[in-house]
Amino acid sequence: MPSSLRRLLVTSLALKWESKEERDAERLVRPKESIPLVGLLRSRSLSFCLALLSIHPSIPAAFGSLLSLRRRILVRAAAGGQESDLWRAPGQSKHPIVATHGVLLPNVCSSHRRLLLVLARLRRPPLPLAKKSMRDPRSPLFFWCLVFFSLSHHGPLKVEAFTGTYGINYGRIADNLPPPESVVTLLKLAKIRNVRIYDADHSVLNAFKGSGLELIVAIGNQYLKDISVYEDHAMSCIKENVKPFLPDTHITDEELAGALLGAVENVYNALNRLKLANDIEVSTPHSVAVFVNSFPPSSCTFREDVLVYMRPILDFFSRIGSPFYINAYPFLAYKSDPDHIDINYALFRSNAGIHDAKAGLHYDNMFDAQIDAAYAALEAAGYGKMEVRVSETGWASDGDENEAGATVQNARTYNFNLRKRLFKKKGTPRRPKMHYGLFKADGSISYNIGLAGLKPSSAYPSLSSLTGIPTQSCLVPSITVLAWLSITTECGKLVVSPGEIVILPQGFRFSIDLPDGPSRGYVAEIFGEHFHLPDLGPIGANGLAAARDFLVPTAWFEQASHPGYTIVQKFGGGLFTAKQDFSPFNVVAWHGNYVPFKYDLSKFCPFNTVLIDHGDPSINTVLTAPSDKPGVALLDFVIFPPRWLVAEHTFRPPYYHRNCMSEFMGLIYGIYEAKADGFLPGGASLHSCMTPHGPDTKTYEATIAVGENSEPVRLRGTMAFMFESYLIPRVCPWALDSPCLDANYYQCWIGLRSHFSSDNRSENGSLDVPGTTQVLSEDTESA
Ligand SMILES: O=C(O)Cc1cc(O)ccc1O
Ligand SMILES: [Fe+2]
Repeated sequence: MPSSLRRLLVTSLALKWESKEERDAERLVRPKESIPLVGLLRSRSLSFCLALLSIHPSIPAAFGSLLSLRRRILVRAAAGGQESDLWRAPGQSKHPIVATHGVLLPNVCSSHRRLLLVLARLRRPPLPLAKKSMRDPRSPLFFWCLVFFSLSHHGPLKVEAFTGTYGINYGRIADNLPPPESVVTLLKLAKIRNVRIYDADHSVLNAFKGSGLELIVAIGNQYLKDISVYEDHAMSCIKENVKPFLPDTHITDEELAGALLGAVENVYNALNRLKLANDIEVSTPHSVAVFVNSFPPSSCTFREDVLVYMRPILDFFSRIGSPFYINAYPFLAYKSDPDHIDINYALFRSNAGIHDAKAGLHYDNMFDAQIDAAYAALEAAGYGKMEVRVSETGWASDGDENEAGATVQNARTYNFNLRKRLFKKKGTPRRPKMHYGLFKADGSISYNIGLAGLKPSSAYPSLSSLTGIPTQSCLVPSITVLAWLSITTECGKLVVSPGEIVILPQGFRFSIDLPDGPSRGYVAEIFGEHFHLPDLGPIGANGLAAARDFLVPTAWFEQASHPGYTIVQKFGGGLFTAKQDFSPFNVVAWHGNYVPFKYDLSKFCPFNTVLIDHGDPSINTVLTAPSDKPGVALLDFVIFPPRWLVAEHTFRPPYYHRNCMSEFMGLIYGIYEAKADGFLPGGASLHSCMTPHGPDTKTYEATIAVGENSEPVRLRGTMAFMFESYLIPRVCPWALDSPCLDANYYQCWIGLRSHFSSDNRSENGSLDVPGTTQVLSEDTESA
C-alpha cells in the first residue's frame, strides 16, 4: 500500500473529530502529521479511505490495517468480531461489544389460530441426502430446517406473492433430544412462533398446549389409503388425535399419490362437518421433483406422470383455497452441479444472477427462482391464481465429501440471508409484492405484527428518583415504531403516535397503555443531565426542532380506588414493586420545573449540505443531554429525516469513519441511506466508540454508479435516528444471545472495491491529487 495513502486515510478518519472540540480521545490518538491534511482533503477524504479498503481482500482486514496504523487508538470492538482477530484488541474477549444490526422478526401469522394438516409429499426430494442431519427431515433437532408461513389469510382465491415468515420443523428422531417442554421454552426464547411437527406423541402435544405457538400437524402415509376410502376414518382420526395432531407423513411410493386426493378430500369434509374447515387449512407439500424444466423458471412445468395425480388435487385445492406447498432446497440443486451453479446465487450472496429471457426477469437468488418455477408450472397447468408457499428449506451444515457446499458457514449464511430476504416481504420477481415491511411508503402502519409491548396499567417511576443521586434522569421511551401509546403521567395524559418521541423526566410515575394493540419502539434512559434543545450557533433563531412543537399534557387526574394497584419502582438499578389501593394519578395540581412532553419528528426542520461535503450528523440533533466535556454528549438524539441531497462532487451517503462517541442507530420507518440491505424498522445497529463503519457495499456501488454530477435527490418516507454518546453502551447477554443478532453484519462491506483510476497515481505509487499544495513524504508519516 502506498505510504501516502495510509497517511491520507488516517487523516480522513480524523475528519469527524475535527468538527468537535478538544477531546481527550483526539489528543490521545491523532498523529500530528494528519492535521494539515484535514484542510486539504475535505470532500475527497472518503475516496481515499475507499482506496485503501480496495487493496485488501476483505473489510475486516482492511480495517485491521487501519487499526495497526493507529497503534495508539483505543480499539474497542467491531461487528463480526468472531470472524477475524484483526477485529479484536489484544486481551479483548472473543465476543466483544458487537455491532448488532437489525432484524426483529415480525410475527406475521394471522391472529387467529390456524392449524395446517400436511398430508403427504408426492415424492421425496430428488437427490439422496448423505448425512443424517439432511437425509431425514425428522433427524436430530430442528435447526437446519425452516418452514415458511405466508401472511395471507386463508380465504378467497387471489393472486399471492410469496412473502412468508419462517418457522421450524421439529424433528424427533434422535436419542438425545431435550424434553418437549424445554423445546417449547427454547422456541419461545428464540421467538419462533411457527412449528411443524412430524409425530403425534402426546407428550409433545401436551407441552405445546397453551404455548401460543402455531402448529402444523401431519397425517402419516400409513393412514392415507384408509382415510382416502373411508371418510369416517378421517373423522375419527381428527377427533381422536387431540385437535388434529396427527402422525408423520412421507410418501415415497407412487401408489400413495393416488390415495392422496381421497385423503385430502375426506379430511377436508371431516373438518367441514366439525366446523373447523375455516380454521384449519388442508394441504400437502411437494418436492421440486414434481417439476421438469425448472430453468429458466418461466419454462417450468409439472412432470406429465405426476400431473395425472396432481390435477385433481390442484382442482380440489383451488376449490377450497389452499396454497401449493413446495420444499425448496437450493442446497440440493447446488450440490448436484457445483461446477455450473454459483454458490453465491444459492446462498443469497452478491452474484451476477440469472436472466430469464422468456419472462424478462432477473433472479439474484435460487430460492426465488424455485418459487417462481412453481408459479410458472401452476400457471401452465391452469392454476395461475394458486399461491405458492415454501414448506421446507434449509442448507446442510455437514455432509459427505461429494456434497459440495455442506458447511456450517454456508448453512449459517443461507439461513441468515434467507431470513433477511423474508423480512423484506417483497415477493419474487414473477410475483413481486411492492410492499416493504411494516410500513407503507408514507410511513403509516401496514399491519399489526403482534409483538409484545409494554405492560399496561402499572406505573413506572423513572430511576434515580429515590436513589438520592442529585443528578437527573430522563427517559426517551417510545420513539414509537408501531401503534400508538397512551401514557398517563402525574401531569396528565400523552397520546404518542409512531414517529413521535416522548420525554419523561426523572421521578414521574407513568403507565403506558396500548389501545391499538402491541407496539414497539426504542428507549434511552440517561442519568446525569436533562435533554434540551441544542444551541443553534450560527443557524441563529430558526431551525431544527422548534420549542413550540414540544407538547405537554393537559392536567388530568384519577381519584378512583384501585385495589392492588402495583407500582414498579426502579431503584439502584433494580426493579421493586409496591401495592396500593388507589391510583397514583391522583394529583389534582402540580407546580415544578419538569414536565413530560412529546415531539413529532416530522416537524423537524433539517439542515444539510447545500454545496459540497458531508456534514457531521450532529447538525440534525433534536435534543441533547450534554456532558461536562465540550463537543461530546452524554446523549445526542439525532435524526435522519426526509430531505433533499444536493451536494456536488461529494459522496453523499455517510462517510467511512470512526467516531469517539458510540453510535446506536435505529430505524423508525423507510430505508436508511447507508444500509441498502438488512436495516429494517425496529432494528438497531451499534457502532461502539472507534469502530470503523460506513455505507454497505451495495450503497457504495450504487452511489459510484451514479457518478460525480448526480442530480438533487429527494429522500422520502424515511426516519432513522441515532443515540450518540461518549459512554460506551454495554450489550446485555439477552441481546447477544438474541436470534435476531446479525452475526454476519461485517459482510455488508465485503466486496468494496476501488474505483480509483490509476491516472491519479504517480510512479512511486503516491497519490497525485489535483489541487493539493503538498504531498507528504515517507519520513513525515506518523507511527
Ligand atoms: O454511521 C452512521 O450511519 C451515522 C452517520 C451518518 C452520517 O451521515 C455521518 C456520520 C455518521 O456517523
Ligand atoms: Fe457513524
